[in-house]
Amino acid sequence: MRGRFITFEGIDGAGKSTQHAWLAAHLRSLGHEVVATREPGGTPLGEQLRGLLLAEPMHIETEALLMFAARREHIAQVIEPALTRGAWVACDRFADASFAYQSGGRGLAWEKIAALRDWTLGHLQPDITFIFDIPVATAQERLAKINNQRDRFEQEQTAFFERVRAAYHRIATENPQRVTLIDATQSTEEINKLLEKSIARY
Ligand SMILES: Nc1ncnc2c1ncn2[C@@H]1O[C@H](COP(=O)(O)OP(=O)(O)OP(=O)(O)O)[C@@H](O)[C@H]1O
Ligand SMILES: Cc1cn([C@H]2C[C@H](O)[C@@H](COP(=O)(O)O)O2)c(=O)[nH]c1=O
Repeated sequence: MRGRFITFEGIDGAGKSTQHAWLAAHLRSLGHEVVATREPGGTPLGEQLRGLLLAEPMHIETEALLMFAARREHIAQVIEPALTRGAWVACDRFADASFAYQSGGRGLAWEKIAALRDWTLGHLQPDITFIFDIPVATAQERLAKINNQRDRFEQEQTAFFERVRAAYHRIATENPQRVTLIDATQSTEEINKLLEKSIARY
């Protein structure tokens, strides 16, 4: 049986990586093979592209194309083989992030991202997408408590993240069959329970 493809989305600092790690461990405890991966990244080439994308200033179309180049490699080397052998793939960000950040945040036409998605993904679609929704100020407060140096995206202004958040709302509205919008201001334990319930039907 083909595996299941779960993606985690939201603005920076929403708490999706925390839940991604928790759900991967939870699924393993149920006996599933789980491939926990991330974008941009997930392959040696993808991780190199991630280093560039998070640090180097570039034209917005270059940024979009590199996101999809990393994604194409990720699908070919990791995601498709895992799903074919029956593993669950838990991916910290996927194509929705390109709509939210490169279109919503940066202002690239939605249709251009849709064309890249159609070319790169073919029929591949996540089975379940969790969008972690949170006010920008709350996410910023969470990030401020972490001492890490901020990357090129995390350094963006509030208005950028408001546009990214609005784009995620659009994605949730347009894809009700696969997207669950989660109130990410809840405690980690409350969100754990929501995820557990959501994946039970799979
Ligand atoms: N539900 C929660 N309540 C309070 N704090 C949380 C919650 N979930 C995560 N955090 C904390 O918020 C910070 C950001 O969490 P996390 O790294 O999971 O976010 P993220 O959405 O993956 O961010 P990024 O996209 O920047 O990697 C961490 O310090 C984490 O411990
Ligand atoms: C996949 C993808 C990611 N981004 C941005 C969003 C984040 O700020 C960074 C790195 O992700 P992380 O969750 O902080 O590890 O990359 C993007 O702009 N477009 C994309 O398609």
